[in-house]
This record gives sequence, C-alpha cells and structure tokens, in this order.
Amino acid sequence: MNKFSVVIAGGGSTYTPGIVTMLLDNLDQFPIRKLKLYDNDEERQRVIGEALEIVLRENAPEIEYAFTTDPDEAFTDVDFCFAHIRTGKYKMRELDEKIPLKHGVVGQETCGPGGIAYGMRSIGDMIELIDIMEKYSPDCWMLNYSNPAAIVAEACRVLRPKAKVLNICDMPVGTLRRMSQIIGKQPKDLDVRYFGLNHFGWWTSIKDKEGHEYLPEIRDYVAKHGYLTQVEVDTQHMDQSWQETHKKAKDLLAVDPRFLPNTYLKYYFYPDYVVEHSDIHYTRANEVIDGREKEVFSAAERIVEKGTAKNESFSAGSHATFIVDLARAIAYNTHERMVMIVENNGAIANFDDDAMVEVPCIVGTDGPEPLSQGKIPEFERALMYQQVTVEKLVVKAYVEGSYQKLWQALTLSKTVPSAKVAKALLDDLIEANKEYWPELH
Ligand SMILES: NC(=O)c1ccc[n+]([C@@H]2O[C@H](COP(=O)([O-])OP(=O)(O)OC[C@H]3O[C@@H](n4cnc5c(N)ncnc54)[C@H](O)[C@@H]3O)[C@@H](O)[C@H]2O)c1
Ligand SMILES: O=P(O)(O)OC[C@H]1O[C@H](O[C@H]2[C@H](O)[C@@H](O)[C@@H](O)O[C@@H]2CO)[C@H](O)[C@@H](O)[C@@H]1O
Ligand SMILES: [Mn+2]
Repeated sequence: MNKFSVVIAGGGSTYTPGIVTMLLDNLDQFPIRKLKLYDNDEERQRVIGEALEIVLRENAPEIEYAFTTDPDEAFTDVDFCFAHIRTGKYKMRELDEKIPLKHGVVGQETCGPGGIAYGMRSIGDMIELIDIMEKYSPDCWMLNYSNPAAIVAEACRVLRPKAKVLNICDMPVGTLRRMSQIIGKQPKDLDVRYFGLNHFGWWTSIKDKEGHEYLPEIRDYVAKHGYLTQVEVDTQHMDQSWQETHKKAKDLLAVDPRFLPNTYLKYYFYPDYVVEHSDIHYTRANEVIDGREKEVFSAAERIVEKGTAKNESFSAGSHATFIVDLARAIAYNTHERMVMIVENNGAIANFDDDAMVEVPCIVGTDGPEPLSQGKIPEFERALMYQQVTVEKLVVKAYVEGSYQKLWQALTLSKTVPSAKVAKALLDDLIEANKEYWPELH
C-alpha cells in the first residue's frame, strides 16, 4: 500500500497533538511514511514538536519525522498539507472578541466583526501557504480548516481558483455526532442533507442507510434540550460556553422548526442575548488560553521533561477523525459523503453560482462533487445572501485595500446595528490589526 507524506501547517496548534494521535491510531487506514510539523512561531513549534517526537519514537519509529519553521524543509516532498493556522494567535482572537463587545456588538472568533477582522488577517497568510505548497510540492492537496473558513474559502476562490485546496469545518461532523447520540445511532449510520454557508446552515434531512428519516425525532429533542447530550464528545465542549451554545439551539429551531440549525446561527438570531451574556473581561479566548492551551502545552512539556509519553494522552475529538476520512477519500477515491465548503454552481438551485456554500459532497480523487440540495426557502435564502455578501465584501476590501468596502461589510453584517457603529468599530479594528491587515484607503 502506498504510504503518504504529510505536513501539518500550524504545527504548534493546540489541535496538532490530537491530530497526530488520531493519525497514529489510523495508520492501517491511512499509512504514513513521513510526518512534518510547520509553524512560523519557533517556540510554539519547539514545545509541540519535541513532545510529538517522543510520541512518534515510542509508537511509530518507522515514520520519518521533523518539525521546522523552514517552508522549504516543511513542504518538500509532501502529499497532504493539513492546515490549521491562526494568524495573530490567541492574542488577536481576544481582541476580535473584546473590541466588538466594547461597542455593544457580538464578539466572536468567526462571526460578525471579530470574524471579519480575523478574515482580513488570515487571507494573506493562507495565500502564502498555498503558494509555498505549490512551489515545493505541486501535486500536494491542502486540507484547510484554518478559520474564518467562509472568508478563507472565498479568498481561495478569488485569488487561487485552481489550487488543490479543500476547505472544511468540523461543526457539521461534531453536531451530527450529537444527533446520533440523541437517536442511539453512530454518525457513520447516517446520511444528511444540509445547506448554508460555513457556520451558517441547516440540516434538512438525517436518514439511516435504509432511508428512515430521523429529523422529526431529533427535532423533538432539540426543541427541549438543544443539542445538549451530556455525553462527553469533545473535551472542550464540556466548557460552560459551549454547553450554553448547544442548549441555545432550541431557540434557533423555534425560528424555523422545519430544519435543524447550526449552532453558530445564535450570533445572528440572538445577538442581543449573546452580548448580554458576554463578559468583556473574560471571553472564549480567555477560556481557551486558560483551558485547552494550558492543558495541551503542559502535557507536551511534561512529556519532554520525562522523556516519555507513556502516561500522557491527547484527545483527538471529531475535529481530527474528519480529517482522516477526507484524506482517505482523496487518496483512495472512497466517494465518502461529507459536508464541505465549495463553490455553489447550482448545488443550491436558487442561490448564486459563485457563492462559497456548505453542502454535502461526494469526495474522491478529484476532490468534492457537491450534491444538489434543491431550492431553499426565502427566509434562509435572504439571510444567506446577506451573509455571503459580507464575506465577498471582505475579500474585495482585502484585494483592493478598500476602507469603503470593509465599512460596507461591517454595516451589512446582521450582528452590527448601524453604519455609525460599523465605522467606529472599523477604526478600532484597523488600529488593533495594523501589524496584519493591508493598508486601507
Ligand atoms: N474549520 C474548523 O472547523 C476548525 C475547528 C477547530 C479549529 N479551527 C481553526 O484551526 C486553527 C488553529 O486553532 P487553535 O485554536 O489550535 O490555534 P493555535 O493558535 O493554538 O494554533 C495556530 C498555530 O498557527 C501558527 N501560525 C500562525 N500563522 C502561521 C503561518 N502563517 N504559518 C504557519 N503557522 C502559523 C501559530 O503560531 C499557532 O501555533 C484556527 O484557525 C482555528 O480557527 C478550525
Ligand atoms: O472556541 P474553541 O476554540 O474551542 O472552538 C472554536 C471552533 O469551534 C468549532 O469546532 C469544534 C468542533 O465543532 C468540535 O466538534 C470539536 O472538534 O471542537 C472544535 C473546536 O472546539 C468550529 O467548527 C471551529 O470553526 C471553531 O474554530
Ligand atoms: Mn468551523
């Protein structure tokens, strides 16, 4: 069996140890000959890199391994790049969340002004990463889950339309896992129909392989409890803020009970509630810095100190398993059905062809083939049109260096109450992001 060479970009990410653990657990499904970690932060890369060196030595010494900040070393001779970079790291995520709150607006990693600011930071780095990949390994596929995925995907469509980049999000997988618990099934037993944008969508059908429809049963549960199942799916989702988000899905469902909502709609349907329940002094970024980041980095440091990983384990979560499924689909033409972010081109019949939408696709050696989701109702369509236009304006603002277009993007966001607030916010965001954004005029 062919063995693959993989580089993880954002090798110092909190997700890297979980992903490597999951790759090692699945070597029979996806054999690896070479594994490299690449990050532009030497210190973060060193801690995670040294710990994983010990993990590999103890579990899979046959895999050639390296960690580096050198793009040439990282990207030479690779078949797959798993990309999860965070331009500006948690320091900037914290500002993305806190600056909007100062203006009474939702402060969130990927939604509203925070997502727009993060998008403006990520586009340049993502395009650079694609160019590096194509320079050193022209046949390599990039499986990208760097956020904000909607804006990054639109930037790839506009700036690198031919690149072998697959944009994905694990929220549909994570929520399907919760749904499967509700009905006592496994995610692999179920096929979904879904339409929307990234972090902005709805399930219209959840069927088993015999064709039985479970949506009504799941809806009855979600109407009472949201997606709260109390079974530990992903460790960080036991955090208070995620528990509240899963619970809040019941109020999202109430707005249109025909479909099962993505939890991220909370920031668009109930921004007032979100702001009221936010603490400007302690946002999700702080929770992650004090939680996941500390846990992962302390575990890595303990491994290095002891010289063994025998008593440590990293949790993989649904985020990680999704990636092996996708890599296998490309490598072995498995025709796996997966929800992905792709150019619409008719998949949603009454939506723009050039919109980056999130729909189920059949994935094989040539990439994803979107499945037709038919026509969508006016309410969802109008919401999606507003949001996709925000995302397109951000990319245009980046490309043209346009202050005006970014102001329009913020004004159009459903999370922002007026052009006045949008302008004040924009000026604060420009100041905070001057190290990262192109100059706007
Ligand atoms: N699509 C999804 O569903 C999904 C799910 C989870 C996380 N994510 C995303 O994955 C990314 C990582 O998340 P995290 O919480 O582990 O963040 P993190 O800050 O722990 O890790 C990101 C790493 O990327 C590195 N980095 C930044 N710019 C880089 C560049 N240009 N080249 C190489 N490395 C670079 C940073 O130094 C850091 O070590 C984020 O973008 C996050 O939003 C996406
Ligand atoms: O606040 P964070 O950093 O914990 O999470 C933000 C990310 O949340 C989603 O990803 C989840 C995923 O849904 C879940 O199944 C599991 O794997 O954990 C992930 C991280 O919590 C979302 O899809 C990402 O885009 C966000 O970055
Ligand atoms: Mn996501």
